[in-house]
Amino acid sequence: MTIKLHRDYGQECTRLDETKDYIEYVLHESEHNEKAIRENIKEAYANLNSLDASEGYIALLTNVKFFEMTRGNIRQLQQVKKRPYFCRIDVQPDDTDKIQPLYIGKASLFRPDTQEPVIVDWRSPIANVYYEGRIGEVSYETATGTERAELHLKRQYTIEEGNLLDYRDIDITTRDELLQESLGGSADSRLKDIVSTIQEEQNRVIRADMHRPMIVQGAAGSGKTTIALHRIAYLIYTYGDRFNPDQFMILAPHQLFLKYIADVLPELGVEAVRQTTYLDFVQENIGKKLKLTDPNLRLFHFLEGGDDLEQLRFISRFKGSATCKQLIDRYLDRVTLRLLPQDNCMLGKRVIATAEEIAKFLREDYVHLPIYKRVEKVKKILQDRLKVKKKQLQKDILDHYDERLEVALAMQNPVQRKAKVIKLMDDKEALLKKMEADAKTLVKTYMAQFSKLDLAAHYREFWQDEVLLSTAMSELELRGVQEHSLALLGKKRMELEDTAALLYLQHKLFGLLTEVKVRNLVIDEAQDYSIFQLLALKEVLGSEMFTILGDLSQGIHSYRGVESWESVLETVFPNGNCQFLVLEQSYRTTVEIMTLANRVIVHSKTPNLVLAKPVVRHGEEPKQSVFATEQELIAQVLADSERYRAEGLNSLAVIGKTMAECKRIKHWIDHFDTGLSVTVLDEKEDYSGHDLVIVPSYVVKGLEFDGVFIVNLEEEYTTEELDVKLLYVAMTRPLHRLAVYSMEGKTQLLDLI
Ligand SMILES: Nc1ncnc2c1ncn2[C@@H]1O[C@H](COP(=O)(O)OP(=O)(O)OP(=O)(O)O)[C@@H](O)[C@H]1O
Repeated sequence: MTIKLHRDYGQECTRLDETKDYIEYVLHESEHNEKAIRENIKEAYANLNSLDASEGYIALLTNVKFFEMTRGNIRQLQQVKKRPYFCRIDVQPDDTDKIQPLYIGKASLFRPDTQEPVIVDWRSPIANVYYEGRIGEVSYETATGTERAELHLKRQYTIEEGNLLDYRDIDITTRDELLQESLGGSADSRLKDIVSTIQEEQNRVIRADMHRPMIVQGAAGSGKTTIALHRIAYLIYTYGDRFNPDQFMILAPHQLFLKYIADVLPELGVEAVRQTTYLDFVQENIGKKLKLTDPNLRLFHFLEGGDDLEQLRFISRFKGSATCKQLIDRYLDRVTLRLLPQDNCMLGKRVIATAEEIAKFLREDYVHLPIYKRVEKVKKILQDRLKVKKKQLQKDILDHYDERLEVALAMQNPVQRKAKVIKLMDDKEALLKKMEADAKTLVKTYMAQFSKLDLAAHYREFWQDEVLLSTAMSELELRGVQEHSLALLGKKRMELEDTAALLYLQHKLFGLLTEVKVRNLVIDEAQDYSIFQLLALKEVLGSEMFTILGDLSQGIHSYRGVESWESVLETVFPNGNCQFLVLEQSYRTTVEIMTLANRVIVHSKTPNLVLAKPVVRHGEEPKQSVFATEQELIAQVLADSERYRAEGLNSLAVIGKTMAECKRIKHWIDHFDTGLSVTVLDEKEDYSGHDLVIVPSYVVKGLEFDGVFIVNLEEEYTTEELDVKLLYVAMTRPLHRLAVYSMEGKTQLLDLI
């Protein structure tokens, strides 16, 4: 039936028109207000000097705040005006007879006169009914408790450019239609929002309690990245009165990934949330650009094989372990011990502070501060005490000499009297001068014993501390890690594995260099984080409000990353407060592609892997072919990509195992002189605007494309654990088409699937 014949069609069209008109009206009013507020700000600036300072400042701040709010509202309404809502729910609260239709969208809009909701924000408590409720009895949580209601209708709309194209009434059984429509679409170089099709299990992650940490193990394509961003938008909406957007931060693997996700939060009306990489966060806070060895070198090393793999694995694992953190803690104790003074701080014979007192400041009273901040505190205390003591001492000297002068002045013999008085005056003068001079240098001289090393020197010292290290490891293991670390440090280099210790040491020794406001952290691709990285982040943020999302099946850096979520639960969140959720359903790719990818990941030795379950969306069978020449292989890639483009598949990627392989692929493609814009991506680039991108398998995680070619020219995926995961990651990137093209003899793992 065409929608135009539906009994409610006229009414729905009217509702949409009214909503659009009302948005236009509010926009007009807001723009008018914006102008007025702008004028107010100008005036407040002009009056800043003439008014009482605080009054003028408050007027300015208030107007700026209004201005920002109005701006924010205008931006949001501008964004939604062509699609003001995506669904309607008809609810009848338990205590009334009235059924209220509520239209849910990406903004909140009320008529101030009647308080009637025009658009209800998707993040509001009642909107939860759309995501989780079935027709009939429903309940939802609000700030004041549980509300109950009867749900009479759930209706989804397809609205484009302000026109109502379609709508359908849904419940659990028919819910998939909009989802299918959305998944059938084409990928571009940016992730998008999914507010209208959030699924129940995803909704639970988005709306989970903010105050408890949460770990989400989600299959490839289960929406981890997407829901991480939606969760931030939800939390800011729900807890906006207590938390500012700058108290939220998302950590992503690299710049390319950050560009890929950059649009989602603004699309959801959220600005000012920090989106960065772990490495950038560390560097910013230790105030140094680290000279790191390329983190992918170790990965290549594992790919290429060699005698020292076990040793390298051990080094990575050790540096990321809770044991390493414990040793650093013990080292920090030794640093504190070393600082404890032997001597009292004295001005003449007067005690400014005893050595015991200072030790107590350093080890107890200011133990909550970084070590060198404690030292600064001691300095300040000594300076303050000295000021008081100096005055007392001055007075004592004056009193002492005054007394003696009095006696001298009473002497009979004038010659002797004069000589005595002069001597006493000179002595007094000299003593006061000396006291003054001593006081001037006292604190500086005393503080000289608290010598300060910089961060790198401390880190080197840690690795040189054999007594400390030998308590934790066997002699042999100790030598390996120590030699490796000191050799690197000798070349003024470090590796990614060192950054957890550096961040932690910076925090404990000096304090972070920026004021970290972040209280709520979302970590994507968290399978690549070590326990020590997570512990260090928890410590420096002073918060446990973490949302940790990852997939162990994609743990290509498992030699340094998370081995199992249990270990994170036990070590990072040992108080048992952490929530753990599993997302099995995968939305990105077709049943055919996911089935093939699952046939790869079953060869992984990672325990307890959960296979991804694709949503039922069918597509072409993945193509697998073997070629005799590289030229033929690349010719096939180019022919297919032309066909895919003709079918409307816009984003296409060729995935090579390593950067060297990718360069070889590029070299061959250039031979064909296609006129296409083709580029090889590294972790820093943006890939919008290219016809074809070539990406190494270890860079491609997290990204997606309409069509993917996995190409094996000189390199192949073997049955080694790392190769299994790399191939799995590559295979789970396409939305619609997958082709795996290999040269003869380069199909070791592929032969098994
Ligand atoms: N509920 C949903 N409705 C529509 N699309 C969805 C939904 N959930 C996920 N998707 C889509 O599925 C794709 C995969 O999502 P996303 O990249 O967030 O998954 P992921 O779990 O982070 O994947 P990976 O671990 O493989 O990188 C995206 O295109 C996203 O828009």
